[in-house]
Amino acid sequence: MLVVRNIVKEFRSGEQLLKPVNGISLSLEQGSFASIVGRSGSGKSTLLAILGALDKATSGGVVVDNVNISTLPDDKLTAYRRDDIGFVFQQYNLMPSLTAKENVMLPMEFAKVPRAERAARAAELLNTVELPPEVHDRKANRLSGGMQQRVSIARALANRPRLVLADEPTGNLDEATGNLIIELLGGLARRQKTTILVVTHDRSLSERTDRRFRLAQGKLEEITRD
Ligand SMILES: Nc1ncnc2c1ncn2[C@@H]1O[C@H](COP(=O)(O)OP(=O)(O)OP(=O)(O)O)[C@@H](O)[C@H]1O
Repeated sequence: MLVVRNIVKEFRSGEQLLKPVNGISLSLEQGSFASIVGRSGSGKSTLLAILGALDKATSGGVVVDNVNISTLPDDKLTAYRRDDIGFVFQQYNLMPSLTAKENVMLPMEFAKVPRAERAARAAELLNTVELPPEVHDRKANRLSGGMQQRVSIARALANRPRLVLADEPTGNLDEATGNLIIELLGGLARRQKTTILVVTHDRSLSERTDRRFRLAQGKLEEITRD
């Protein structure tokens, strides 16, 4: 469902030409649970931004379900980001004064999901991510980090995307909570056939995913054994 063909991303920094992504190809089946591990500054966020159409590659193509997003006009790209991709961030990025349920309903409003459907769908998603029902109506800033990340995963799933991109989703969590979040993401990939790609600097986390890649010197290689 995701095919990345030889993408390159260049940044000019004074006299220097940086290429944090320098000829990367990747192919993931629908329902894959995959991770990209790399050191700080290796280009993980740059690559994820290109896959999520938040940034454009200097060259190369990204094809999602047979649509080449590298050549889509801006209005179609906005729709792609809204409808086909879910983002999960290290800092959760929830609206602090909205409740858990309201945070999950927000992307549905942008996608014009009928009002009557939103609350029921949000509650169902919060149940899927195992957020206890008694905190569904609690403000996001009064939830623990692990709970906030569950809400952010439910929000990422709000418009039933085919691809979820997660940037260091356990970076702010203790190990036990981080492991629960990774199990949750893996379960979503396997049961709901959502393709999930996690980027992380944490090797032990990447070992819990089904396909693992390493990003270094602008190149991606699949890790097939330890
Ligand atoms: N907009 C930009 N302009 C210039 N250089 C950039 C830009 N964005 C990223 N870079 C450079 O590209 C390289 C890769 O950055 P990137 O943020 O993708 O790495 P990362 O692996 O996600 O790092 P971290 O784990 O610290 O977030 C770095 O050298 C960074 O300084």
